[in-house]
Amino acid sequence: MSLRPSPAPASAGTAPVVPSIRATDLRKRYADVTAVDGIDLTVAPGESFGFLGPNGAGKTTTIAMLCTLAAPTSGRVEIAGHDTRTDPAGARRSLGMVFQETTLDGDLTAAENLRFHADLYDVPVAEVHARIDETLALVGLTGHRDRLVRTYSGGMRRRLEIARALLHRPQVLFLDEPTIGLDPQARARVWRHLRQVCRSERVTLFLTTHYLDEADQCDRIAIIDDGRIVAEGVPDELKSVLGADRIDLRTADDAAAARLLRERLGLDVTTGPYGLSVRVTDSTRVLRRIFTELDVFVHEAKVVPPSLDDVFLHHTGHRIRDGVPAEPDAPSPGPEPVTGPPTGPAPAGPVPRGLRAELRALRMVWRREILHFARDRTGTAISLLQPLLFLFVFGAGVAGLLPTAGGGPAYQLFLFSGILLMAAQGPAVSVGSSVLWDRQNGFLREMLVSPVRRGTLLIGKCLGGTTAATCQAALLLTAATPIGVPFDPGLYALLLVELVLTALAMTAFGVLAATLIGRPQTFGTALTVFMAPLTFLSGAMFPLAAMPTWMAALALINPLSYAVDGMRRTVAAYLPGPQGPLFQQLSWGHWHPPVLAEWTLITLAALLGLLLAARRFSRPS
Ligand SMILES: Nc1ncnc2c1ncn2[C@@H]1O[C@H](COP(=O)(O)OP(=O)(O)OP(=O)(O)O)[C@@H](O)[C@H]1O
Repeated sequence: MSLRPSPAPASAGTAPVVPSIRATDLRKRYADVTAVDGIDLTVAPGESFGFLGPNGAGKTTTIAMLCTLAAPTSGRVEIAGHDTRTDPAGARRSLGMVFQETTLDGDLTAAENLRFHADLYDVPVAEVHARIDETLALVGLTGHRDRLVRTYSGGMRRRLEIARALLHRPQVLFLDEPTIGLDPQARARVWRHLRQVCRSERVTLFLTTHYLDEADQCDRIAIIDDGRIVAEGVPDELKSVLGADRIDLRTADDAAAARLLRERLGLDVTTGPYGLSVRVTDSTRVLRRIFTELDVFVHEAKVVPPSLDDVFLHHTGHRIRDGVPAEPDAPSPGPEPVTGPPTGPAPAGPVPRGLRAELRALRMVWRREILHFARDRTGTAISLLQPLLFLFVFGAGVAGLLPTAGGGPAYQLFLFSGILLMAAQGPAVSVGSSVLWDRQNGFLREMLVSPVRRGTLLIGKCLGGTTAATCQAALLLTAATPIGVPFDPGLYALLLVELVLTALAMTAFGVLAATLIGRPQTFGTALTVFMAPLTFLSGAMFPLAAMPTWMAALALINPLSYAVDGMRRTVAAYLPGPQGPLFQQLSWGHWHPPVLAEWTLITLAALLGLLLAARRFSRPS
């Protein structure tokens, strides 16, 4: 029984078949744990290969190395002939991945999740709609295409993830515990769809599982324990090597029955939770003797053919299910044999990506950030409230203390550029937290396992944050006229340029901070603690001239000071008449850097932040 007909071996004279997966002496060591300890395996094109082992055996770590998400400590992996170390993009283009935990974006619809995937993998634009429809139909989700994924059940998410992994027609589909956590009905549905997929798409399947019935249906399996492969082969052959059935008995007196089985039938008896067990090669004959020669009443006798669990026990001395959740005892949802040739076309080999494909992926990552921003209206309203309160409440209050500086209107005009900075700050730095939430929710892995350059992903996210931040600050421009900022398209255009540069610098900083902090729960607090002094030291709320010398010196090395100063000077240039002392320009001694120099400095700060963030982001785990 198998998921599909096994691939025909390469005949003499034909070109050698490139294995879909080849791993050589693969090892992964964490600080004090050897998770994978020298694995060798080869999986042929079109084969279904099960990787069976108990919790903690090293299955997920192996699959993470095979699909390029974790760097091996040593050893080599090739996916469809692409070495994952020297050609990770080639390997990524050839594989589809269904992770153990969900990696969908719950705030996007099913169709949007698939569209995102299509753009990451550069699926031909003309085919995207048809492929989305096809794959949704394949997994029975056509009627749910426009629902937000967070409203899906666990089983529906799994099916959607399988659809998504197949969308770009990979040569190899990796499934890490595809049915874990699902109830028997959902398991059955997932397998039904997986079978259908195998029938219509000619992909190599590599699945990890600790469900024996799932592994049993694969063309070949490897059994892994403690990071090592302890047995490998065709399931039936592995079982037949054991050469014996097990007879489980429940009797009226187990102790007496065990003694008689040993003395009269010469059998080796073990006791287990079920009762007594004996292993025999001729179960029919032995059963007859048990019922005729045993002077103990037998309530129940069960012949159990050797299972993969027995194979596991034989090779490791313990059972696979020791310490793992019980297998659902509903009718086996495992795959049934599929007969007949696959109906779909063979997946095409990967096409090298160019700049256009990277730009397409970048646009999609950018678009996702914008979608999140646009859908979070409450968040936008709340983060706009803070700068408005500063402008109209704090600004009005402090203005009363500064009669000599030109009174309330002058202070509010002074404060305005600082307020624009504050308005842009929220969405800009929150891209950092979005990176961390993507990691926590798993979506980051969907991006990282794709062939898109990591720098492209990061820039897409930063540009998304920059756009959201600029939009939010631009909303505040509408508050400019009542406080006396003249309505002039030239002024607004210049302010928008400055806002874009400032938002880009803050976004890059936010992402860099995220790669350093690592936990979304800590990120918000850490950033508030860091951003508050940077804002105070930027001249956003009081002029640099009013600061003590040490503070003014610090302000001069704060890039935000140049952003605020640039915007303030731009506003001042459009105000009638000379401005009061509040509008004194930032200076190095007697030198006032020109606005263009300030823009350049902010741009350099943004590029430096992006570069550092991209370097950290691209590090393999
Ligand atoms: N990032 C990590 N840091 C340290 N140890 C790790 C890390 N990831 C995995 N391990 C350890 O490596 C071993 C193998 O873990 P792995 O997740 O690969 O097992 P598994 O077979 O997939 O288990 P499960 O069936 O529970 O998913 C375990 O001992 C685990 O604790």
